[in-house]
Amino acid sequence: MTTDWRSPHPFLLSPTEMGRADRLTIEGGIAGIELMEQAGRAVVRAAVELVSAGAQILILCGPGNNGGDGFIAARCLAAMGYGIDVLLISSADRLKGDARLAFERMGLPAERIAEGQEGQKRLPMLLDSVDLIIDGLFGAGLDRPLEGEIKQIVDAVNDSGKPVLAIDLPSGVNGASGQKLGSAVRAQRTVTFFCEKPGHLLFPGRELCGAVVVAQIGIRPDVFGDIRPQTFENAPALWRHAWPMASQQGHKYTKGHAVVFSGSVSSTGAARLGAAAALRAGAGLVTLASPPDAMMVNACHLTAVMLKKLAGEKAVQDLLSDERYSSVLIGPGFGIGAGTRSSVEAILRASRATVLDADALTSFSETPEHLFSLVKLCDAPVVLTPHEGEFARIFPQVEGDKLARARLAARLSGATLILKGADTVIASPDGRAAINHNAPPWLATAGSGDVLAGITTGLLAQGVSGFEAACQAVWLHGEAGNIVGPGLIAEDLAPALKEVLRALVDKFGEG
Ligand SMILES: NC(=O)C1=CN([C@@H]2O[C@H](COP(=O)(O)OP(=O)(O)OC[C@H]3O[C@@H](n4cnc5c(N)ncnc54)[C@H](O)[C@@H]3O)[C@@H](O)[C@H]2O)[C@@H](O)CC1
Ligand SMILES: [K+]
Repeated sequence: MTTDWRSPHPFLLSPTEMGRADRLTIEGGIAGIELMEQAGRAVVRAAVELVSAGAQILILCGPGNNGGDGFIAARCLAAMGYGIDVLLISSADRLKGDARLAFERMGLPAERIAEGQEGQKRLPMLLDSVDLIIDGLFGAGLDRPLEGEIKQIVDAVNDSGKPVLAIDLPSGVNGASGQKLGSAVRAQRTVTFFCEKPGHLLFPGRELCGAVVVAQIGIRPDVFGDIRPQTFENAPALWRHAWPMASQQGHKYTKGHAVVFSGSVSSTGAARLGAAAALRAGAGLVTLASPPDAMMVNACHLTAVMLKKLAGEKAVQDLLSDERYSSVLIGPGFGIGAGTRSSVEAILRASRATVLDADALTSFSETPEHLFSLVKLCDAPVVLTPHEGEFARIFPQVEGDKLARARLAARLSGATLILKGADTVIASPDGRAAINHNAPPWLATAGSGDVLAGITTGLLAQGVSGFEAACQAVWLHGEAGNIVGPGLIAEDLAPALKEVLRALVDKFGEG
């Protein structure tokens, strides 16, 4: 999926919140069956794009409203001349509410409907002859793993190799977490309603959905005001208000001064990648603070980034006594151990906007609580940027799906968290969380994380707050990765930011 950064709102609703959106709409005077009619028609629009006229379509329907959408689609597609078979996993007698109404309205001849065990028997033959399968087994109401006969149906669908259009979510995918419960349908396309759910963006759900289409079915955006979603798609609509626009009268000193701590002579590259990225991200000045033994190697590689020698026990305190340093990055290539812990302590005690990455995180594997207490002492935003391995080391007690873990870790630590991966989650201690989805696979390469940490530091230097800076940085990093394309190495990213920033600033300028 590519980023649509013009998306008007960045909200993602959990299945529970989506249920609330439905209820608020129904209370507002739109009947549930009318929403279901609209949902069914949206499925029809997606289906006709996937098959040619008169194609054979098998519609799998579960016991709830997801199946109800399937019945509506069955009626409309049959009326359009498609060959329709409907397979209900349970008996039609057990249908309730709008799903029952939709079933009664369907009007298909009895021989085109198979229920329960009978459906199981007919499935292999039906799968053989279909051009498209529509999956209306379970959507938002999935509440347990797929097992037994239902699992067998789903596995047979996947094994058939036939294209699948999923209604709302591929059955078996949890809409809140993207996790697969037992087994899950692998869809080519998924039509969801009103807005996306976290499960569409988090892996493995993202992959199982195929292309996601969001259809409007009559739910008004006002419901967001009642629901107050705390989960977002990481897109410019989320953080545009916090973008550090350059002022005509500004100069380099009004754009902040970032400090990046370099490792010793044999591991300086990571910090330089971070420093270059901080500068590209708009920091007015960037200083690389280098141990004495690494001065020469750093000096040989720097031009616009400044260099400062850091020596002696109180070096960090002394450096940060200069209030002009507005943000700090420590960790890339810095080394693991007591020295790193005391540098981190000195930085956080100096209350400077700080990014703690790589070795700065691993150094606290044995004493994460100490790190969290230092973060809470710091009077400025702190951003932690762990990958899954680092996360497990400093949050060993935090379990669950990725979104829940990132949220809990942010709350525990008091820091904004960037939990990295193909579906990076950014979480704030105040409960907000964003899921990123613009990162190409070739971004997973040596040094890429150092660049991300550097971009975040550059934005913090300009006074952007923690959560917004983290979201902006992750998005910029992904876009830069897309511009560079396959074959990317970390050095390519900072130069590519120029193009990303140009497009973004032009767009923001247009309003
Ligand atoms: N008015 C509404 O609420 C609307 C709902 N819509 C559709 O309704 C769906 C949600 O409907 P529901 O809340 O009825 O939920 P679902 O239709 O997703 O499923 C709920 C049913 O499945 C059963 N179930 C859950 N997990 C199971 C498992 N692993 N094995 C066996 N049975 C399982 C539950 O016991 C329940 O009977 C949405 O995904 C969407 O497709 C749309 O029609 C739009 C309007
Ligand atoms: K489904």
